[in-house]
Amino acid sequence: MPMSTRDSLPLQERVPLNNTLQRASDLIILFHLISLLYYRLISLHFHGFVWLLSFICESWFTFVWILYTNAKWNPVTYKTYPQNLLKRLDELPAVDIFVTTADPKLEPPIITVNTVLSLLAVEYPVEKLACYVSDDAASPATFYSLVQASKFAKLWVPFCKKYDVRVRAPSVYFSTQCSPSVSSARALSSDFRNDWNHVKDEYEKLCQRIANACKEKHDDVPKTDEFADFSDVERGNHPSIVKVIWENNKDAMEDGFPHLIYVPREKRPRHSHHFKAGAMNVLTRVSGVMTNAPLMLNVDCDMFANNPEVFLHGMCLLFGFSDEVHCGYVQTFQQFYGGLKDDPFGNQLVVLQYKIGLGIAGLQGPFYGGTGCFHRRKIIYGSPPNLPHAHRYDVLSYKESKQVFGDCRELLDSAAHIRSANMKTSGKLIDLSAKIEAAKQLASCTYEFNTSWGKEIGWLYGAVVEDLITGLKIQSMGWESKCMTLDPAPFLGIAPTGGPASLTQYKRWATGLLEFLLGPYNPLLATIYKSLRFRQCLTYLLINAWPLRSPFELCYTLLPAYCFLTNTSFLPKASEPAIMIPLGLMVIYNVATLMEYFECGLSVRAWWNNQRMQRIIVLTSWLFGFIGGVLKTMGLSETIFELTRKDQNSDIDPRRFTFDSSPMFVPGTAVVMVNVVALVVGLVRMMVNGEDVEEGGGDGPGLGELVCSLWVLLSFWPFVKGFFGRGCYGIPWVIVFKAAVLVLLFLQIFAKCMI
Ligand SMILES: O=c1ccn([C@@H]2O[C@H](COP(=O)(O)OP(=O)(O)O[C@H]3O[C@H](CO)[C@@H](O)[C@H](O)[C@H]3O)[C@@H](O)[C@H]2O)c(=O)[nH]1
Ligand SMILES: [Mn+2]
Repeated sequence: MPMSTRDSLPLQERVPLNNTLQRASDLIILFHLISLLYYRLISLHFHGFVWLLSFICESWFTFVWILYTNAKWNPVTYKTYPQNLLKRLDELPAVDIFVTTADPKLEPPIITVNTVLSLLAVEYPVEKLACYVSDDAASPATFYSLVQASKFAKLWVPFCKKYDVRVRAPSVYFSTQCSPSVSSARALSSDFRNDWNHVKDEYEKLCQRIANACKEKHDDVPKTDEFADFSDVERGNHPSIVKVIWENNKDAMEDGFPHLIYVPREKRPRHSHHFKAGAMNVLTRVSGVMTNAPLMLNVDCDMFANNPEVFLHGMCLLFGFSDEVHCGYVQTFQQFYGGLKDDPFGNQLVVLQYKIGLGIAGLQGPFYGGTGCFHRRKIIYGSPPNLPHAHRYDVLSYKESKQVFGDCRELLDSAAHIRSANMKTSGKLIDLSAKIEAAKQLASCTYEFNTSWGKEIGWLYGAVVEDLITGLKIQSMGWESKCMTLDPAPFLGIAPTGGPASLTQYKRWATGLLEFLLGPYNPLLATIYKSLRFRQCLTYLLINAWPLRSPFELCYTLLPAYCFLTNTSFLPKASEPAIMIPLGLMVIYNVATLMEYFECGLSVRAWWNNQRMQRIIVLTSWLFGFIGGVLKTMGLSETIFELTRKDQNSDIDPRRFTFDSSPMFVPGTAVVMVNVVALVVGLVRMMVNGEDVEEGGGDGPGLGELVCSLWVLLSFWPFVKGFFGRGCYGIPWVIVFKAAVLVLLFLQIFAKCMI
C-alpha cells in the first residue's frame, strides 16, 4: 500500500498502558493460590477425600489464573490519526459491508434498518462502499423494510453529512436529540430546524410502514413484481434471492449513498447451512462478483455505526504499519447501546474487554469477535502474510483454484485479482444487475460442495463460535490483528436482558468454545504446527477454559454444603494460622476485581452483579455448554445457533432476573436448595450438641465453611428470590421438582455420613 510509504505522517501510534499495580495484585493472588495448593499437599494425609477434591479444583483455578495473568500482562491501545488520511482520500481502498440478520421476530427489521442506515451514512467516499444484507429468514418484511429504508436514506444521508450528525442511526439520533427549536446553537438556523422536522417526520412514517409490514402475515406480501421472488418462500426451504435495492450510479453522486444489496441464500431442509458462518461465506462470494472490495467490514444486524469516522480510523490501523503482517484485521470491542445500569446480567463485558481485550491487543492481537471487524479479503481467501514458509494460494493454477473456490468463472477471476495483492478496484462503473445470476448461483446451497469454503477459506464451519476459529486460523498463518478503541464507541449493539436470553447466549459460546478446543482448530496444535504465538495460544486457552470450569466450580460450590451435611471441613479452622491463605485470597481477589471496576468507571453494584452472574453463568450456561460440547464431539447431538433476542418484551421489568422451564435453571436451583438444607442441618447439629460453630466436633465445619455457604447463597440470590417470585420472575415448579430430585439424590448418597 503506497499510503504509508509515500506520506510520512503517521496514521497510528502504539500506547502501552501502565499496569504495575495490576501485575502486582495478579502475582499476589497467584502467590496465595500456590500457597494454598502447597498447604493442601503437605496436610493431605490428615484429611481425606474432601481435601483431595479441593486440591483438584484449586489446581484448576490456579491454572486459569495463570492464563488470566498472562493475558493481562501487556495492555496496549492504539491512537489513530484519521486527519492524516484525509489528505489521501482518493487512495482509500473500497470496503464491502456485510450485515447479517436471521429472524424478523427475534431481530425486528427496524433494528437492521437502523444499522444499515448508520452504515450508509458513514464518512467515507460513497463510491467505495457497498452494503450487503444477508437475511437467513428470507423475510419479505425485512426486504420491504430495507426498500423503504433506501428511500429514506436519500434524505437521511445528505442530512447527516450536511449537519455533521454524530450518531447516524436515526432511532438513536431522534431519541436522544431534543427538538432543535429548544436547544443547540444550530437551532438558530431555520434551515436546520425545517430539515430536522422534515427528516424526523419521514423517519416516523418509515417506522410506521415497517411496523405495519411486520404485523402482516406472509401471504399479505404486496403483489408487485418486486416481491414476486418471495411468493414461493417457505421458511428454511427456498431458492437464493439476490436483489439490488439501490445502485449508486455516478450521476446521482451529489446526494449519493452506497449500493445496497439484499441476499437471502438458498435454504433446503436437508442441507446444513452452517448458520452465520454460512451466511458470511455467501456474502463474501456474492460481493466478490459484484464489487469485490479488497476490504470487508462485518457487523451483526444490531450493531450500528456509532462513530461516523469509524472507517477512517479503521484504515489508519490497517495501513499504518510498515508491513501489513502487523494488521491482518481490525477488531472493535462489543459495546452496547442503552445497556441497563450496573449490568444486572453480567453481559456488557466492559471490564473483561478492557482488561483482557487490551491485554491480548498487546500480544498477537485481538480475537476476531464476529462483529465490528474489518478484514482483508485476501486473508479470508487464505493468503498468508509474506512469511518464508507460507503456503501460497495466489500461485494456484486455474484447476486448483476451482477446487478451492468452486466453479464460477466470475468468482475465480475476482479472487485472482484480490490475491494478486492489488488494493485498487478497477475504476470501471460496475453494472450490479448484470451480476445477479452469478450471485444467485454463488448463494445456492450446493455451491460449496467439494470446495474449500468453511474449511480452508472463508468463515470456518464446525463450531458455533465461527468468529473465534476464523480469527485463530488467520493468526495461525502469522497475521497479527489490531484492536480499535474509539470515543465515541465505533459500533454499538444490543445486550440481551432477562435470565433465559442472557444465559442462552453464554451457553452457545460455551458449546462453541468446547467444540473449538476439541476440534481441529485447537490452539495448542496451531502453536506447535503453525505460526500462532505461544502467549497468544494461552489467551485462546483462557476462553476455551470457560466451559471446562463448570465441573470444577460445581464441585467447589457443593463442598461447603457437603461439609455441613457430613460434619467435615474443607478449609483450615479460624484458629489455625493457615486460615490466612484462603482468607487473604478471598479479600485480595475481591478488592482487586473491585478496583478493576472502579478503573473502568463502574460502580460497586456493577462489580457485584458481575461477580454473582459469573457464578450463575458457570453453573447454568457453561455447564450446559460443556455437556452440549461433549455430546456434540462424541457425535451424539447436533449443536445449533440459538439466536439472541434483540427486542424487549415491554411488559417485563428488564432489570429483574426471569426464568423459564429450560433445564439450564435446574443446577442453580438445586445448589440453593442444598445449601439451605446444609445450613439447617449445621444449625440443628450445633443446637443438639450445644457446640460452638468453631469447635464443631474436631473436624467438623467451621467459620470458613459457613462464610462459603452464605457466599454461594448470596451469589445465587436471583434464584433465592425466584422461589418466591410469580410468573416469569419465579422458578417454574417443574424446575423446582427436578432440582428437588437431584438434591434428594445428593442427600441419599451422603446420608450415611450425615449423622
Ligand atoms: O443462522 C444464523 C444465525 C445467526 N446469524 C446472525 O449472526 C449474528 C449474531 O447472532 P446473535 O444472536 O446476535 O448472537 P450474539 O451472541 O450476540 O453474537 C456474538 O457471538 C457470535 C458467535 O457465537 C458471533 O457470530 C457474533 O458476531 C457475536 O456478536 C446476527 O446478526 C444473526 O442475524 C445468521 O445470520 N444466521
Ligand atoms: Mn448479538
